[in-house]
Amino acid sequence: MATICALGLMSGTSMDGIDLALLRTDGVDIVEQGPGSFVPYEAAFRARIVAGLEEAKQIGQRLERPGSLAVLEEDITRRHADAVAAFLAGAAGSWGKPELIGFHGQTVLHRPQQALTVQLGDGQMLADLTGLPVVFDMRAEDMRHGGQGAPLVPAYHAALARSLPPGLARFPVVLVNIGGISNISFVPEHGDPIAFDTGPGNGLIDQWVAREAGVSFDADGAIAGKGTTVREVVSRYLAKPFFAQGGPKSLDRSDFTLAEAEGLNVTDGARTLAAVSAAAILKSAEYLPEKPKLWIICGGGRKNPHIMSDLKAGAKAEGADVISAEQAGFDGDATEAEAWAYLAVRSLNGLPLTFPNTTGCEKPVSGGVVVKPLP
Ligand SMILES: Nc1ncnc2c1ncn2[C@@H]1O[C@H](COP(=O)(O)OP(=O)(O)OP(=O)(O)O)[C@@H](O)[C@H]1O
Ligand SMILES: CC(=O)N[C@H]1[C@@H]2OC[C@@H](O2)[C@@H](O)[C@@H]1O[C@H](C)C(=O)O
Repeated sequence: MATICALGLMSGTSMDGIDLALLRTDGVDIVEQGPGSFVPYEAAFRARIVAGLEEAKQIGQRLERPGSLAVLEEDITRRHADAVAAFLAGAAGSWGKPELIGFHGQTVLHRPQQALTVQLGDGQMLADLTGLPVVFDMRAEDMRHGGQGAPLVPAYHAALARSLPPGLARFPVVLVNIGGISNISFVPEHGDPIAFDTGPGNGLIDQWVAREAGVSFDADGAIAGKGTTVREVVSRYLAKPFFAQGGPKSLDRSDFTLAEAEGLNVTDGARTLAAVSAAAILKSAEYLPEKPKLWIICGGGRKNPHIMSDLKAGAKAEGADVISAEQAGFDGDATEAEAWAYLAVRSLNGLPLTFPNTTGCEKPVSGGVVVKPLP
C-alpha cells in the first residue's frame, strides 16, 4: 500500500485544545513521525464545550444537535481549520504537505450500552475549509458491529510498540494514554493487542483544581505536591463496579465524579485523585493475560509527577518498569493526533481500526467516513 503523509487532529476529553501531528504511513508501518503542535482553547470556549456536554445528554440519535450544539459544532470545526492553516504555514508545512486529514472532533456523549457516541465535528466543512480530504466519524462503525466505539488508539499503540528498538522493548508492553480518561493497550510480543479504558485520568483532577483553586489543571502536580494521599478515598473509587471486570469497556467523561473526594482539602484532594488515576491504571493488569514488563506513558498525565511516581512504585512491585513516551523515543503529546493520522490512512485503505479484543466488536472492523472538498 502506498505511503502517504497524513495529518491527525484530536480534541480530547480534557477539552483543553487541539493536538495536531503529521505522520508518514501506509497504515501498517509508521514510516516517519513528523512535527506536532497544540492549539489551546481559551477558557470561554472550553466553558462552551462544558455547557455542550449537558445539552448533549438529550441526544437520542447520533446526528441530533439540540440547543447550541449545531453552532458549537461549526465553531469547533472552524477552529480545527484555523489550527491546520497555522500549523501548515509554519515549519510543519516544510516537513510535508498532508494528503489526508484524520479528524476526531469533540466527544460530547458516549453511551456504549446504547451504541451511541457523539463527536462534534463537521467533516465536509473541514474538507472545504482546508481543501483536503478528511476522514471523520471513526467510532460509529465499530458500534454498529457491537463494539464499545473506544478506545481506537490501540492499533497505533501496537505499531508504536513494534517500532521500539530491541534494547528497549520488553514484551508484553503496555501503552497508556492518560488524558481526561485513561486507556491502555497491552501489546504482547506476538498477537493482537488487548485494550480498554481504565478509569479517570486527569479529568477529575482538572475538575477538582478548577473548583477548589480556580486553575484549569494542576501544573506539574504543584498543588498535589503539598498534599497527602487519602487511601480510604482511593479505595472508595476502586470499589466502583467499573473496576470489577476487565475489557472491553469504555467510559463517558461523566461516569466518574468528584463525589468520593468531597470533604478533602484542596491539596489532599489533588494528591488523592492523582493516586486514583495511577491505581486505576495499575488495576488493569488484573485483567490481562500476562504481567506487563514495560509501561509507556503517553498523554498529559505523564506530566503529573505524582501519577508517575505512583505508577512507578506499583509497577516496580510487580517487576515492571514505567517510562514516559519521550524515554521510549515518542512524542507523548502527539501520540493521539498521530493515531488519528494513522487511523485515517487505515480507513482509506479499508484496514480494520478496531478488533474484538480492543472494543468488543464481533470481528475486526474498519470505519470512518471519507469526504473530499467540494469543487
Ligand atoms: N504540565 C502538566 N502538569 C500536570 N498535568 C498536565 C500538564 N500538562 C497537561 N496536563 C494534564 O493533561 C491534560 C491534557 O491531556 P491530553 O491532552 O492527553 O488529554 P486529552 O487528549 O484531552 O484526553 P483524552 O485522551 O481523554 O481524549 C490536561 O487537562 C491536564 O490535566
Ligand atoms: C468516546 C471517546 O472519545 N473516548 C476517548 C476518551 O479519552 C480517552 C478514552 O476515553 C478513550 O476511550 C477515547 O479516546 C482515545 C484517544 C481512543 O479512542 O483511543
